[in-house]
Amino acid sequence: MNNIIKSPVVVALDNMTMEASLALADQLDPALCRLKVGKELFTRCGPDMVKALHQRNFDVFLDLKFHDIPNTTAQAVLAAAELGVWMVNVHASAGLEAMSLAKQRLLDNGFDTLLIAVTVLTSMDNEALMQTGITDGLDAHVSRLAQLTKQAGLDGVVCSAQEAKTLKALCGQDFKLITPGIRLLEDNADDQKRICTPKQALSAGSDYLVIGRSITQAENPAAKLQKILQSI
Ligand SMILES: O=c1ccn([C@@H]2O[C@H](COP(=O)(O)O)[C@@H](O)[C@H]2O)c(=O)[nH]1
Repeated sequence: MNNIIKSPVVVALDNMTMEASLALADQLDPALCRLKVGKELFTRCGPDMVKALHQRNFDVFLDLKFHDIPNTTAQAVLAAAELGVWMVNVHASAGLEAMSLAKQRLLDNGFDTLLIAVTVLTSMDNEALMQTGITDGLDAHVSRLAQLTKQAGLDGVVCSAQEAKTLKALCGQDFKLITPGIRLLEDNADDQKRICTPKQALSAGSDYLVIGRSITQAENPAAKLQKILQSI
């Protein structure tokens, strides 16, 4: 892991080939951001992508959102840790047993890789959640899944910054909140429903801001990152 003091920004490398992702990484400074490899890039390029980013001294969040039976979830998390990633995640809705076993599997094998769980995707609003059969409200469901994640011994959750204040009060200051759905006022929301600006997110208690298209699709991604850092 890169130990330089750095910003809370994690840049999501989506909608790009390996070559384009590495060209973008080469424009960014590992002291100013971490990088996120998600399902698209990992499915295209595999562990070589993670290795290439590590060679460039970036911390990598492997955002594969594992959601499976306990043994499969735990083994997948272990495989991610073996790649040397900084952080990896599962879906909290995989349940207490899957999350607890995954954390235990990391500890049993000597890994201090951060393990976090997705609560409710930031692309969902209350109506979308209700369509899945969860009818007692989005905020209640996010809080319930965050508490389950804490009970399982994980390091934190992925949530919207709109829920950050409540979750810090509920789960404690040390419980990490990783928040996608971050946009400057000038940016398009795209498919994100629960959004905040970087400044609002940090004020509410977010620990890490996951930012993709706002940076990666900017004419000058490094300048856009600087603008975001200046805004906070
Ligand atoms: O609830 C979630 C969980 C993960 N994501 C991921 O974050 C980035 C956001 O990208 P933007 O381009 O800034 O919208 C993306 O990789 C998602 O897979 C999320 O958005 N919400």
